[in-house]
Amino acid sequence: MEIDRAIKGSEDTRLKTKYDNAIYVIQRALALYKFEEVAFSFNGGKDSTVLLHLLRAGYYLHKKKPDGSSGTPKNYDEKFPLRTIYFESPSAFPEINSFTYEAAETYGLQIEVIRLDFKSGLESLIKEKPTAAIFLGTRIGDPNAVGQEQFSPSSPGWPPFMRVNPILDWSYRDVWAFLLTCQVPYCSLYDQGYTSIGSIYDTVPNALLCIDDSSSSKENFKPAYKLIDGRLERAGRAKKCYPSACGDGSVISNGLTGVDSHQTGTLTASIISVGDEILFGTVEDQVGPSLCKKLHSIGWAVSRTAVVRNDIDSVAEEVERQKSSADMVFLFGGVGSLHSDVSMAGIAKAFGVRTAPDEEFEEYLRHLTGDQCTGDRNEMAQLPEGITELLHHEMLPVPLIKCQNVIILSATNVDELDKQWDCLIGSESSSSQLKLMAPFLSKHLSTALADVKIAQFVSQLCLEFPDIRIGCYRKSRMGPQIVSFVGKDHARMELAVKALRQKFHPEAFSDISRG
Ligand SMILES: Cc1cc2nc3c(=O)[nH]c(=O)nc-3n(C[C@H](O)[C@H](O)[C@H](O)COP(=O)(O)O)c2cc1C
Ligand SMILES: Nc1ncnc2c1ncn2[C@@H]1O[C@H](COP(=O)(O)OP(=O)(O)OP(=O)(O)O)[C@@H](O)[C@H]1O
Ligand SMILES: [Mg+2]
Repeated sequence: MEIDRAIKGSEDTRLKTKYDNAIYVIQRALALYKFEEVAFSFNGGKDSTVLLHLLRAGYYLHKKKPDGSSGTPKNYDEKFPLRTIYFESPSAFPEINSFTYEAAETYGLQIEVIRLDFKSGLESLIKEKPTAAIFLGTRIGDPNAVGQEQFSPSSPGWPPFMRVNPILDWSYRDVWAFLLTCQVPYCSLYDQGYTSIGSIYDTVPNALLCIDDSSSSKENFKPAYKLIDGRLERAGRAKKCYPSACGDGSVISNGLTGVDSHQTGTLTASIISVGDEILFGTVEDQVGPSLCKKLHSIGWAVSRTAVVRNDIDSVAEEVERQKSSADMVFLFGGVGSLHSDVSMAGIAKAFGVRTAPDEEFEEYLRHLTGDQCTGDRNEMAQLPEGITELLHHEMLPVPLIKCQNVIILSATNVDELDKQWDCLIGSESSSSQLKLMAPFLSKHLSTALADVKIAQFVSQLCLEFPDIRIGCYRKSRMGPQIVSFVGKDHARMELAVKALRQKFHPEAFSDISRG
């Protein structure tokens, strides 16, 4: 069987391991379910093309097994009898459509074309023909892979079947290593810079593959297999950016959070520090307060800071609460390979996913520390599966980790934080994660007036100026009261200050903003 031969003859040990695991999953599924109740969901994309050939190899090897009743299929190359479903849509690229039909012809697939949306299509499919399991080319990193395993029952609300994902743990690199090693045909769009293909309305070639050629009037792109950073494979899929972190929910073409120094409005951040030592009072947290200042300086409002114990449930509980109420959550502490380093496990629990080894991150750690870990693997490379993005920057020896809207900082002191912060906001880097918002303005007025004298009026002022944060604090019990005004609109701030001053004696408040 040519696929099996090509992989066995290759020197790529990682690809061989991935191949063996995928074949194992396929054979398990073929042993578990009746052959006529299994289907392959094929759409001509690169992942499903990989799966097509793995299934051909898996089917061949399954039949070849000593205990297989029917022996090796004779006319194997012509016949691949697995039921194949294709959801055809008018918004599919014509190249994808024709490749799907050509592949069906070449490999003798019995294609069942469905012209309904996925859910309704699967409902009617299952009504017509019992279908217990469906093979999919879903991979970790696909938005819909979160929480999935190699065998995952369909989601609640979907018709019942087992989703079988033999290439769930394959990376972008693995997919291309397989297609190129086996020299199988793939859809021509991948040679024109497309790296992941959705509909004609939401997919463009990946800008990271654009060839810089000013002499040509037309943009040219390198083939998909030239993309170095596989996590950016969906950069050509025009997707809405994280709605709340963008503020305006605007559509951006590359899926990364853009940086715009003139954004108005406010985004909120919350900060979680993980450390028993801070709670014991043994160590003073300096990273948290410094981060507050930094966020404030780029116009972000910090809505909460919390210190939690080095304990999975404490981290999970806090992350779960903050991830939905803040635009971005920053977490530091509890990151490493010691027993107390539970932050990653806590974050995974908050998102309802498991942790799994991240090969790329492991590679970075290996460069940094060599092969010093005592166990089988470096525990630090166990990251929440399917939701993790590595934020690279040339100044960072190891990328920062981001799980959806939670950024994990490895800084343990202010100097390290300064460096990581610069990388996060550095506009020249693709890792720019934080929009620079219009800065906050502040005014501080000092008064010797007693609290009871000003209390009622300040409360009233807060109601009149909900857009200005009006606070009162003192540096000592006997010292003056300081009233602070923080906001983004200069005119509104001045109006609030004037309203306070007018209510009392002209000398009652002195401006100490610059003091
Ligand atoms: C055969 C099949 C089964 C699916 N089962 C589920 C499911 O159980 N739950 C779900 O939320 N989505 C399911 N989907 C939808 C996929 O999660 C996803 O939306 C689809 O593959 C499109 O991916 P894309 O947005 O990356 O193009 C299924 C899709 C297919 C083709
Ligand atoms: N229209 C469809 N018909 C049948 N199966 C589909 C369809 N769309 C998606 N699938 C299934 O979902 C899987 C994941 O889709 P996805 O778009 O992520 O991968 P792909 O199309 O194979 O590759 P690419 O990421 O390059 O687009 C596919 O491999 C296929 O099994
Ligand atoms: Mg696709």
